[in-house]
Amino acid sequence: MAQLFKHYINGRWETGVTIGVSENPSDLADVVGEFARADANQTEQALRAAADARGAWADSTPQRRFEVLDAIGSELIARKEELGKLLAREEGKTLPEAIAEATRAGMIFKFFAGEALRLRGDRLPSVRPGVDVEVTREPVGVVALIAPWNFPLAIPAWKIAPALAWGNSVVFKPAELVPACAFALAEIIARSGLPAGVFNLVMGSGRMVGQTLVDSPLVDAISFTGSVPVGEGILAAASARRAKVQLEMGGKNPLIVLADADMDQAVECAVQGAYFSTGQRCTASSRLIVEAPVHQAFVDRLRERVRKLKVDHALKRGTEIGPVVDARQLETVRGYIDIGRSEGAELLCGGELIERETRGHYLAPALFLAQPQHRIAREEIFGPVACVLRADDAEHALALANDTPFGLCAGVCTRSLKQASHFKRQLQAGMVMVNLPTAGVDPHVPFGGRKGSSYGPREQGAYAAEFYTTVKTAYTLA
Ligand SMILES: NC(=O)C1=CN([C@@H]2O[C@H](COP(=O)(O)OP(=O)(O)OC[C@H]3O[C@@H](n4cnc5c(N)ncnc54)[C@H](OP(=O)(O)O)[C@@H]3O)[C@@H](O)[C@H]2O)C=CC1
Ligand SMILES: O=C(O)CCC(=O)C(=O)O
Repeated sequence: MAQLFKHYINGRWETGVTIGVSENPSDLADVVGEFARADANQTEQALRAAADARGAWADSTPQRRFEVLDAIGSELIARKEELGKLLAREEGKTLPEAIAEATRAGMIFKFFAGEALRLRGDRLPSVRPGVDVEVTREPVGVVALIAPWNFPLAIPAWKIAPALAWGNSVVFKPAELVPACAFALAEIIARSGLPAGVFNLVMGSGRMVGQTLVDSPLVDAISFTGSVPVGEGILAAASARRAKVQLEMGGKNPLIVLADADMDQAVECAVQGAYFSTGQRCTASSRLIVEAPVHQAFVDRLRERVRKLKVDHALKRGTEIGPVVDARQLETVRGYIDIGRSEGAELLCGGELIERETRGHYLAPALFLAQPQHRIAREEIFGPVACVLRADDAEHALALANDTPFGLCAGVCTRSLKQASHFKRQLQAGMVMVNLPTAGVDPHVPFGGRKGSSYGPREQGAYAAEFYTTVKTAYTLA
Protein backbone atom coordinates (compact mmCIF):
# COMPACT_ATOMS: atom_id res chain seq x y z
CA MET A 1 0.00 0.00 0.00
CA ALA A 2 1.28 3.48 -0.87
CA GLN A 3 2.45 5.70 1.99
CA LEU A 4 0.12 8.63 2.76
CA PHE A 5 1.91 11.94 3.26
CA LYS A 6 -0.19 13.95 5.70
CA HIS A 7 -0.58 17.62 6.55
CA TYR A 8 1.02 18.87 9.76
CA ILE A 9 -1.39 21.27 11.45
CA ASN A 10 -1.16 22.59 15.01
CA GLY A 11 1.32 19.89 16.02
CA ARG A 12 -0.75 16.99 14.62
CA TRP A 13 -0.60 14.88 11.45
CA GLU A 14 -3.88 15.29 9.58
CA THR A 15 -5.43 13.49 6.62
CA GLY A 16 -6.77 15.62 3.80
CA VAL A 17 -10.15 16.35 2.32
CA THR A 18 -9.06 14.59 -0.88
CA ILE A 19 -6.00 12.55 -1.88
CA GLY A 20 -3.40 13.12 -4.59
CA VAL A 21 -0.73 10.84 -6.04
CA SER A 22 2.96 11.59 -6.46
CA GLU A 23 4.70 9.71 -9.27
CA ASN A 24 8.32 9.19 -10.26
CA PRO A 25 9.06 11.06 -13.52
CA SER A 26 11.84 8.57 -14.32
CA ASP A 27 9.47 5.60 -14.00
CA LEU A 28 5.76 6.31 -14.26
CA ALA A 29 4.98 2.83 -12.90
CA ASP A 30 6.58 3.83 -9.58
CA VAL A 31 4.17 5.60 -7.23
CA VAL A 32 6.16 7.59 -4.67
CA GLY A 33 3.11 7.89 -2.45
CA GLU A 34 -0.29 9.45 -1.88
CA PHE A 35 -0.74 12.80 -0.24
CA ALA A 36 -3.38 14.73 1.67
CA ARG A 37 -4.99 17.65 -0.16
CA ALA A 38 -6.67 20.42 1.80
CA ASP A 39 -9.66 22.60 1.05
CA ALA A 40 -10.08 26.20 2.19
CA ASN A 41 -11.41 25.17 5.65
CA GLN A 42 -8.47 22.94 6.41
CA THR A 43 -6.07 25.63 5.19
CA GLU A 44 -7.77 28.10 7.53
CA GLN A 45 -7.26 25.69 10.46
CA ALA A 46 -3.54 25.83 9.81
CA LEU A 47 -3.66 29.62 9.58
CA ARG A 48 -5.50 29.92 12.89
CA ALA A 49 -2.98 27.56 14.54
CA ALA A 50 -0.12 29.70 13.25
CA ALA A 51 -1.81 32.90 14.41
CA ASP A 52 -2.47 31.45 17.91
CA ALA A 53 1.15 30.23 18.23
CA ARG A 54 2.87 33.43 17.11
CA GLY A 55 3.29 34.94 20.58
CA ALA A 56 4.99 31.92 22.15
CA TRP A 57 7.60 31.60 19.42
CA ALA A 58 8.16 35.35 19.02
CA ASP A 59 9.01 35.48 22.76
CA SER A 60 11.38 32.47 22.67
CA THR A 61 15.07 33.08 23.31
CA PRO A 62 17.54 33.25 20.43
CA GLN A 63 19.36 30.30 22.02
CA ARG A 64 16.21 28.16 21.80
CA ARG A 65 15.72 29.11 18.15
CA PHE A 66 19.38 28.32 17.48
CA GLU A 67 18.98 24.84 19.00
CA VAL A 68 15.82 24.03 17.04
CA LEU A 69 17.25 25.15 13.68
CA ASP A 70 20.64 23.58 14.31
CA ALA A 71 18.99 20.23 15.12
CA ILE A 72 16.95 20.38 11.89
CA GLY A 73 20.10 21.19 9.90
CA SER A 74 22.05 18.34 11.52
CA GLU A 75 19.36 15.79 10.72
CA LEU A 76 19.07 16.92 7.10
CA ILE A 77 22.82 16.57 6.64
CA ALA A 78 23.01 13.23 8.48
CA ARG A 79 20.23 11.82 6.26
CA LYS A 80 21.39 13.43 3.00
CA GLU A 81 21.75 10.13 1.10
CA GLU A 82 18.26 8.90 1.99
CA LEU A 83 16.63 12.30 1.43
CA GLY A 84 18.57 12.75 -1.81
CA LYS A 85 17.25 9.42 -3.05
CA LEU A 86 13.68 10.45 -2.26
CA LEU A 87 14.18 13.80 -3.97
CA ALA A 88 15.69 12.23 -7.11
CA ARG A 89 12.83 9.74 -7.21
CA GLU A 90 10.11 12.35 -6.83
CA GLU A 91 11.48 15.35 -8.79
CA GLY A 92 13.82 13.65 -11.26
CA LYS A 93 17.12 15.45 -10.71
CA THR A 94 20.11 13.11 -10.63
CA LEU A 95 21.09 11.41 -7.37
CA PRO A 96 24.33 13.43 -6.89
CA GLU A 97 22.41 16.67 -7.51
CA ALA A 98 19.68 15.58 -5.11
CA ILE A 99 22.12 14.61 -2.34
CA ALA A 100 23.83 17.97 -2.79
CA GLU A 101 20.45 19.67 -2.42
CA ALA A 102 19.65 17.82 0.82
CA THR A 103 23.06 18.89 2.16
CA ARG A 104 22.42 22.45 1.05
CA ALA A 105 19.06 22.46 2.88
CA GLY A 106 20.88 21.37 6.04
CA MET A 107 23.52 24.08 5.61
CA ILE A 108 20.78 26.67 5.22
CA PHE A 109 19.14 25.67 8.53
CA LYS A 110 22.54 25.79 10.24
CA PHE A 111 23.32 29.22 8.78
CA PHE A 112 20.00 30.62 10.03
CA ALA A 113 20.50 28.92 13.42
CA GLY A 114 23.52 31.22 13.76
CA GLU A 115 21.56 34.20 12.44
CA ALA A 116 19.03 33.74 15.29
CA LEU A 117 21.87 34.64 17.66
CA ARG A 118 23.22 37.46 15.51
CA LEU A 119 20.13 39.63 15.01
CA ARG A 120 21.38 43.18 15.30
CA GLY A 121 19.79 46.49 16.17
CA ASP A 122 21.04 50.06 16.59
CA ARG A 123 21.25 52.37 19.56
CA LEU A 124 21.65 56.02 18.59
CA PRO A 125 21.69 59.37 20.33
CA SER A 126 18.51 61.37 19.88
CA VAL A 127 18.47 64.94 18.59
CA ARG A 128 16.77 65.71 21.94
CA PRO A 129 18.75 65.89 25.20
CA GLY A 130 18.44 62.90 27.58
CA VAL A 131 16.66 60.72 25.03
CA ASP A 132 17.95 57.37 23.71
CA VAL A 133 16.81 55.84 20.42
CA GLU A 134 16.81 52.10 19.81
CA VAL A 135 16.05 50.44 16.49
CA THR A 136 15.13 46.76 16.89
CA ARG A 137 13.75 44.04 14.64
CA GLU A 138 10.65 42.02 15.52
CA PRO A 139 8.99 39.05 13.79
CA VAL A 140 6.51 39.92 11.03
CA GLY A 141 3.92 37.43 12.37
CA VAL A 142 2.31 34.67 10.31
CA VAL A 143 4.15 33.98 7.06
CA ALA A 144 2.79 31.92 4.17
CA LEU A 145 5.52 30.16 2.20
CA ILE A 146 4.55 28.99 -1.30
CA ALA A 147 7.25 26.88 -2.93
CA PRO A 148 7.83 25.35 -6.39
CA TRP A 149 8.78 21.77 -7.30
CA ASN A 150 12.26 22.28 -8.77
CA PHE A 151 14.19 22.55 -5.47
CA PRO A 152 11.82 20.70 -3.13
CA LEU A 153 14.16 20.77 -0.11
CA ALA A 154 16.43 23.79 -0.63
CA ILE A 155 13.79 26.41 -1.51
CA PRO A 156 11.47 25.47 1.40
CA ALA A 157 14.58 25.47 3.63
CA TRP A 158 15.58 28.99 2.62
CA LYS A 159 12.06 30.23 3.37
CA ILE A 160 11.26 28.22 6.54
CA ALA A 161 14.65 28.63 8.27
CA PRO A 162 14.79 32.46 8.30
CA ALA A 163 11.08 32.66 9.16
CA LEU A 164 11.63 30.52 12.26
CA ALA A 165 15.03 32.02 13.15
CA TRP A 166 13.45 35.44 13.53
CA GLY A 167 10.40 34.29 15.50
CA ASN A 168 7.62 34.00 12.92
CA SER A 169 5.06 31.23 12.63
CA VAL A 170 4.74 29.45 9.31
CA VAL A 171 2.22 27.87 6.97
CA PHE A 172 4.15 26.07 4.24
CA LYS A 173 2.48 25.08 0.97
CA PRO A 174 4.71 22.96 -1.28
CA ALA A 175 4.05 22.31 -4.97
CA GLU A 176 1.72 19.40 -5.61
CA LEU A 177 4.42 17.58 -7.59
CA VAL A 178 6.69 17.10 -4.55
CA PRO A 179 4.65 16.17 -1.44
CA ALA A 180 7.03 13.39 -0.33
CA CYS A 181 9.92 15.84 0.01
CA ALA A 182 7.71 18.35 1.84
CA PHE A 183 6.50 15.63 4.21
CA ALA A 184 10.06 14.41 4.90
CA LEU A 185 11.14 17.95 5.74
CA ALA A 186 8.06 18.52 7.91
CA GLU A 187 8.74 15.29 9.83
CA ILE A 188 12.21 16.54 10.72
CA ILE A 189 10.87 19.96 11.71
CA ALA A 190 8.08 18.34 13.77
CA ARG A 191 10.71 16.51 15.87
CA SER A 192 12.71 19.65 16.61
CA GLY A 193 10.84 20.87 19.69
CA LEU A 194 8.85 23.75 18.19
CA PRO A 195 5.63 24.68 20.03
CA ALA A 196 2.48 23.33 18.30
CA GLY A 197 1.21 25.64 15.57
CA VAL A 198 4.51 27.44 14.90
CA PHE A 199 5.17 25.32 11.80
CA ASN A 200 2.35 23.94 9.64
CA LEU A 201 2.43 22.01 6.37
CA VAL A 202 -0.66 22.17 4.15
CA MET A 203 -0.72 20.41 0.79
CA GLY A 204 -3.10 20.89 -2.10
CA SER A 205 -3.46 22.90 -5.28
CA GLY A 206 -2.22 26.42 -5.74
CA ARG A 207 -5.69 27.55 -6.75
CA MET A 208 -7.20 26.23 -3.50
CA VAL A 209 -4.58 26.15 -0.73
CA GLY A 210 -2.28 28.80 -2.24
CA GLN A 211 -5.06 31.25 -2.99
CA THR A 212 -6.60 30.78 0.48
CA LEU A 213 -3.25 31.69 2.05
CA VAL A 214 -2.81 34.69 -0.22
CA ASP A 215 -6.29 36.04 0.52
CA SER A 216 -6.29 35.42 4.29
CA PRO A 217 -6.21 38.44 6.61
CA LEU A 218 -4.34 36.21 9.10
CA VAL A 219 -1.26 36.19 6.83
CA ASP A 220 1.17 39.06 7.41
CA ALA A 221 3.73 38.14 4.76
CA ILE A 222 3.92 35.86 1.70
CA SER A 223 7.11 34.47 0.19
CA PHE A 224 6.60 32.87 -3.23
CA THR A 225 8.83 31.17 -5.78
CA GLY A 226 7.33 30.08 -9.09
CA SER A 227 5.97 31.44 -12.35
CA VAL A 228 5.52 35.08 -13.35
CA PRO A 229 1.71 34.98 -13.82
CA VAL A 230 1.09 33.38 -10.40
CA GLY A 231 3.57 35.78 -8.78
CA GLU A 232 1.82 38.77 -10.32
CA GLY A 233 -1.57 37.53 -9.07
CA ILE A 234 -0.16 37.12 -5.56
CA LEU A 235 1.33 40.61 -5.65
CA ALA A 236 -1.99 42.16 -6.68
CA ALA A 237 -4.00 40.30 -4.02
CA ALA A 238 -1.50 40.80 -1.20
CA SER A 239 -0.87 44.47 -1.96
CA ALA A 240 -4.59 45.15 -1.88
CA ARG A 241 -4.63 44.18 1.79
CA ARG A 242 -1.07 45.49 2.44
CA ALA A 243 0.55 42.17 3.29
CA LYS A 244 4.30 42.00 2.83
CA VAL A 245 5.34 40.16 -0.37
CA GLN A 246 8.53 38.59 -1.68
CA LEU A 247 8.50 37.03 -5.16
CA GLU A 248 11.16 34.99 -6.95
CA MET A 249 10.01 34.23 -10.47
CA GLY A 250 11.53 33.42 -13.82
CA GLY A 251 14.77 34.11 -15.59
CA LYS A 252 16.19 34.14 -19.11
CA ASN A 253 19.75 34.17 -17.94
CA PRO A 254 22.55 35.04 -20.37
CA LEU A 255 25.97 33.40 -20.33
CA ILE A 256 28.36 35.55 -22.36
CA VAL A 257 31.40 33.92 -23.93
CA LEU A 258 33.99 36.51 -24.91
CA ALA A 259 36.66 35.85 -27.53
CA ASP A 260 39.41 35.54 -24.90
CA ALA A 261 37.56 32.94 -22.78
CA ASP A 262 39.04 29.57 -21.86
CA MET A 263 36.95 27.47 -24.27
CA ASP A 264 36.93 24.28 -22.17
CA GLN A 265 35.72 26.24 -19.18
CA ALA A 266 33.12 28.16 -21.22
CA VAL A 267 31.65 24.96 -22.72
CA GLU A 268 31.48 23.38 -19.26
CA CYS A 269 29.78 26.47 -17.79
CA ALA A 270 27.23 26.38 -20.62
CA VAL A 271 26.50 22.66 -20.25
CA GLN A 272 26.14 22.80 -16.48
CA GLY A 273 24.19 26.05 -16.46
CA ALA A 274 21.84 25.20 -19.32
CA TYR A 275 21.20 21.47 -18.95
CA PHE A 276 22.00 20.19 -15.45
CA SER A 277 18.93 19.63 -13.27
CA THR A 278 17.24 19.14 -16.70
CA GLY A 279 17.37 22.92 -17.19
CA GLN A 280 14.59 23.29 -14.61
CA ARG A 281 16.20 26.13 -12.69
CA CYS A 282 15.28 29.78 -12.66
CA THR A 283 19.03 30.44 -12.84
CA ALA A 284 19.53 28.26 -15.96
CA SER A 285 21.73 29.71 -18.73
CA SER A 286 19.17 29.56 -21.49
CA ARG A 287 20.84 32.25 -23.65
CA LEU A 288 24.44 31.62 -24.66
CA ILE A 289 25.77 34.85 -26.17
CA VAL A 290 29.02 34.25 -28.01
CA GLU A 291 31.44 36.79 -29.50
CA ALA A 292 31.90 36.39 -33.27
CA PRO A 293 35.56 35.25 -33.41
CA VAL A 294 34.88 32.16 -31.26
CA HIS A 295 31.23 31.58 -32.21
CA GLN A 296 31.75 28.67 -34.59
CA ALA A 297 34.36 26.91 -32.44
CA PHE A 298 32.17 27.24 -29.35
CA VAL A 299 29.04 25.99 -31.13
CA ASP A 300 30.90 22.96 -32.57
CA ARG A 301 32.32 21.96 -29.20
CA LEU A 302 29.12 22.56 -27.29
CA ARG A 303 27.05 20.54 -29.78
CA GLU A 304 29.42 17.58 -29.43
CA ARG A 305 29.23 17.75 -25.63
CA VAL A 306 25.42 18.11 -25.57
CA ARG A 307 24.96 15.14 -27.92
CA LYS A 308 26.92 12.95 -25.51
CA LEU A 309 25.00 13.93 -22.34
CA LYS A 310 23.60 10.81 -20.66
CA VAL A 311 19.86 11.18 -20.22
CA ASP A 312 18.36 8.44 -18.06
CA HIS A 313 16.68 7.41 -14.80
CA ALA A 314 17.60 9.91 -12.08
CA LEU A 315 18.75 7.14 -9.73
CA LYS A 316 20.94 5.35 -12.29
CA ARG A 317 24.69 5.71 -11.80
CA GLY A 318 26.23 7.86 -14.53
CA THR A 319 23.04 9.74 -15.48
CA GLU A 320 23.83 13.38 -16.20
CA ILE A 321 20.33 14.59 -17.10
CA GLY A 322 17.17 13.20 -15.52
CA PRO A 323 13.64 13.38 -16.93
CA VAL A 324 11.42 16.45 -17.22
CA VAL A 325 9.32 16.72 -14.06
CA ASP A 326 5.88 15.84 -15.48
CA ALA A 327 3.82 15.48 -18.63
CA ARG A 328 2.57 19.08 -18.51
CA GLN A 329 6.07 20.54 -18.26
CA LEU A 330 7.23 18.18 -21.04
CA GLU A 331 4.44 19.46 -23.27
CA THR A 332 5.40 23.08 -22.52
CA VAL A 333 9.05 22.41 -23.37
CA ARG A 334 8.23 20.53 -26.57
CA GLY A 335 5.87 23.37 -27.50
CA TYR A 336 8.81 25.78 -27.29
CA ILE A 337 10.93 23.48 -29.45
CA ASP A 338 8.20 23.61 -32.11
CA ILE A 339 7.94 27.39 -31.77
CA GLY A 340 11.72 27.69 -32.18
CA ARG A 341 11.65 25.69 -35.41
CA SER A 342 8.61 27.49 -36.79
CA GLU A 343 10.17 30.91 -36.14
CA GLY A 344 13.30 29.89 -38.08
CA ALA A 345 15.76 29.08 -35.30
CA GLU A 346 18.15 26.27 -36.30
CA LEU A 347 17.93 23.15 -34.11
CA LEU A 348 21.51 21.86 -33.87
CA CYS A 349 20.73 18.76 -31.80
CA GLY A 350 18.21 17.14 -29.47
CA GLY A 351 14.60 18.00 -28.80
CA GLU A 352 13.22 14.50 -29.39
CA LEU A 353 11.59 12.16 -26.86
CA ILE A 354 13.83 9.31 -25.76
CA GLU A 355 12.90 5.80 -24.63
CA ARG A 356 14.69 4.20 -21.71
CA GLU A 357 14.25 0.94 -19.73
CA THR A 358 11.55 2.61 -17.67
CA ARG A 359 8.76 4.78 -19.06
CA GLY A 360 9.54 8.39 -18.07
CA HIS A 361 9.49 11.95 -19.38
CA TYR A 362 12.85 11.76 -21.19
CA LEU A 363 13.82 14.49 -23.62
CA ALA A 364 17.10 14.85 -25.54
CA PRO A 365 18.75 18.16 -24.55
CA ALA A 366 18.15 20.67 -27.33
CA LEU A 367 20.54 23.30 -28.67
CA PHE A 368 19.40 26.04 -31.06
CA LEU A 369 21.05 28.79 -33.07
CA ALA A 370 18.62 31.66 -32.61
CA GLN A 371 18.05 35.36 -33.24
CA PRO A 372 17.38 37.76 -30.36
CA GLN A 373 13.73 38.28 -31.36
CA HIS A 374 12.86 34.55 -31.33
CA ARG A 375 10.52 33.55 -28.53
CA ILE A 376 12.89 30.77 -27.43
CA ALA A 377 15.47 33.52 -26.83
CA ARG A 378 13.06 35.71 -24.86
CA GLU A 379 10.71 33.50 -22.81
CA GLU A 380 11.55 31.18 -19.93
CA ILE A 381 11.28 27.56 -21.09
CA PHE A 382 12.31 25.72 -17.89
CA GLY A 383 13.64 22.60 -19.54
CA PRO A 384 16.76 21.22 -21.27
CA VAL A 385 16.77 23.77 -24.08
CA ALA A 386 19.33 26.50 -24.76
CA CYS A 387 19.99 28.83 -27.65
CA VAL A 388 23.17 30.43 -28.93
CA LEU A 389 23.09 34.08 -30.03
CA ARG A 390 25.96 35.59 -32.00
CA ALA A 391 27.41 38.93 -30.85
CA ASP A 392 29.54 41.19 -33.06
CA ASP A 393 31.75 42.26 -30.13
CA ALA A 394 31.78 42.52 -26.33
CA GLU A 395 29.53 45.61 -26.18
CA HIS A 396 27.01 43.97 -28.48
CA ALA A 397 27.09 40.90 -26.19
CA LEU A 398 26.37 43.13 -23.19
CA ALA A 399 23.47 44.83 -24.98
CA LEU A 400 21.98 41.44 -25.97
CA ALA A 401 22.41 40.15 -22.40
CA ASN A 402 20.50 43.10 -20.94
CA ASP A 403 17.79 43.02 -23.62
CA THR A 404 15.33 40.96 -21.58
CA PRO A 405 12.39 41.58 -19.25
CA PHE A 406 14.16 39.36 -16.69
CA GLY A 407 17.18 40.07 -14.49
CA LEU A 408 17.89 37.15 -12.18
CA CYS A 409 21.39 35.98 -13.01
CA ALA A 410 23.99 36.59 -15.74
CA GLY A 411 27.40 35.10 -16.45
CA VAL A 412 30.50 36.01 -18.40
CA CYS A 413 33.46 33.84 -19.43
CA THR A 414 36.62 35.84 -19.98
CA ARG A 415 40.30 35.84 -19.02
CA SER A 416 40.35 39.65 -18.83
CA LEU A 417 40.09 41.22 -15.38
CA LYS A 418 39.07 44.47 -17.05
CA GLN A 419 36.19 42.85 -18.94
CA ALA A 420 35.12 40.88 -15.85
CA SER A 421 34.88 44.13 -13.85
CA HIS A 422 33.05 45.90 -16.69
CA PHE A 423 30.46 43.12 -17.04
CA LYS A 424 29.99 42.80 -13.25
CA ARG A 425 29.10 46.50 -13.20
CA GLN A 426 26.98 46.67 -16.34
CA LEU A 427 24.94 43.45 -16.32
CA GLN A 428 21.37 44.20 -15.20
CA ALA A 429 20.92 41.17 -12.93
CA GLY A 430 20.71 40.45 -9.22
CA MET A 431 23.52 37.89 -9.46
CA VAL A 432 26.57 37.83 -11.75
CA MET A 433 28.95 34.90 -12.29
CA VAL A 434 32.44 35.19 -13.79
CA ASN A 435 33.83 31.95 -15.29
CA LEU A 436 31.11 29.99 -13.47
CA PRO A 437 27.73 28.57 -14.52
CA THR A 438 24.81 30.94 -13.90
CA ALA A 439 23.09 28.22 -11.84
CA GLY A 440 24.37 26.96 -8.50
CA VAL A 441 24.52 29.54 -5.71
CA ASP A 442 25.92 29.66 -2.18
CA PRO A 443 23.51 29.24 0.74
CA HIS A 444 24.68 32.18 2.87
CA VAL A 445 24.53 35.19 0.54
CA PRO A 446 21.59 37.08 -1.03
CA PHE A 447 19.62 35.40 -3.80
CA GLY A 448 17.31 37.32 -6.11
CA GLY A 449 16.97 39.38 -9.23
CA ARG A 450 15.95 42.62 -10.85
CA LYS A 451 13.32 43.68 -13.41
CA GLY A 452 10.63 41.02 -13.96
CA SER A 453 12.46 38.27 -12.05
CA SER A 454 11.91 39.31 -8.46
CA TYR A 455 9.97 41.60 -6.20
CA GLY A 456 10.58 42.61 -2.60
CA PRO A 457 13.58 42.06 -0.34
CA ARG A 458 16.19 39.43 -1.17
CA GLU A 459 16.07 35.83 0.05
CA GLN A 460 18.95 34.07 1.83
CA GLY A 461 21.87 35.35 3.84
CA ALA A 462 21.62 38.03 6.50
CA TYR A 463 19.65 40.18 4.01
CA ALA A 464 16.66 37.87 4.48
CA ALA A 465 15.98 39.79 7.72
CA GLU A 466 14.49 42.60 5.60
CA PHE A 467 11.58 40.36 4.73
CA TYR A 468 11.16 38.21 7.83
CA THR A 469 11.40 41.01 10.41
CA THR A 470 9.83 44.39 10.89
CA VAL A 471 11.69 47.36 12.36
CA LYS A 472 10.67 49.17 15.56
CA THR A 473 12.09 52.51 16.71
CA ALA A 474 11.84 53.14 20.47
CA TYR A 475 12.57 56.47 22.25
CA THR A 476 13.40 56.55 25.98
CA LEU A 477 13.78 59.57 28.24
CA ALA A 478 16.01 58.21 30.98
N1 LIG B 1 11.40 30.64 -10.32
C1 LIG B 1 11.39 29.33 -10.19
O1 LIG B 1 12.25 28.77 -9.52
C2 LIG B 1 10.30 28.54 -10.81
C3 LIG B 1 9.71 28.96 -11.97
N2 LIG B 1 8.72 28.22 -12.51
C4 LIG B 1 8.15 28.67 -13.79
O2 LIG B 1 6.75 28.44 -13.78
C5 LIG B 1 6.36 27.59 -14.86
C6 LIG B 1 5.17 26.75 -14.44
O3 LIG B 1 5.50 25.96 -13.30
P1 LIG B 1 4.43 25.76 -12.16
O4 LIG B 1 4.83 24.70 -11.23
O5 LIG B 1 3.08 25.60 -12.79
O6 LIG B 1 4.54 27.18 -11.38
P2 LIG B 1 3.47 27.88 -10.48
O7 LIG B 1 3.83 29.31 -10.38
O8 LIG B 1 2.11 27.52 -10.92
O9 LIG B 1 3.68 27.16 -9.06
C7 LIG B 1 4.53 27.59 -8.02
C8 LIG B 1 3.81 27.43 -6.68
O10 LIG B 1 2.68 28.31 -6.62
C9 LIG B 1 1.49 27.57 -6.36
N3 LIG B 1 0.35 28.25 -6.97
C10 LIG B 1 -0.19 28.05 -8.20
N4 LIG B 1 -1.25 28.88 -8.38
C11 LIG B 1 -1.37 29.62 -7.26
C12 LIG B 1 -2.28 30.64 -6.83
N5 LIG B 1 -3.25 31.08 -7.62
N6 LIG B 1 -2.11 31.18 -5.61
C13 LIG B 1 -1.12 30.77 -4.80
N7 LIG B 1 -0.24 29.79 -5.13
C14 LIG B 1 -0.36 29.23 -6.36
C15 LIG B 1 1.80 26.21 -6.91
O11 LIG B 1 0.93 25.24 -6.40
P3 LIG B 1 0.65 23.83 -7.16
O12 LIG B 1 1.60 23.70 -8.27
O13 LIG B 1 0.86 22.85 -6.09
O14 LIG B 1 -0.74 23.90 -7.61
C16 LIG B 1 3.24 26.03 -6.45
O15 LIG B 1 3.28 25.69 -5.09
C17 LIG B 1 7.62 26.83 -15.21
O16 LIG B 1 7.61 26.37 -16.50
C18 LIG B 1 8.67 27.88 -14.96
O17 LIG B 1 8.77 28.71 -16.09
C19 LIG B 1 8.30 27.07 -11.90
C20 LIG B 1 8.86 26.61 -10.76
C21 LIG B 1 9.94 27.31 -10.14
O1 LIG C 1 20.81 27.80 -9.08
C1 LIG C 1 20.56 27.60 -7.91
O2 LIG C 1 21.41 27.15 -7.12
C2 LIG C 1 19.21 27.92 -7.35
C3 LIG C 1 18.18 27.96 -8.42
C4 LIG C 1 16.82 28.21 -7.91
O3 LIG C 1 16.64 28.58 -6.80
C5 LIG C 1 15.67 28.00 -8.76
O4 LIG C 1 15.80 27.53 -9.87
O5 LIG C 1 14.55 28.27 -8.29
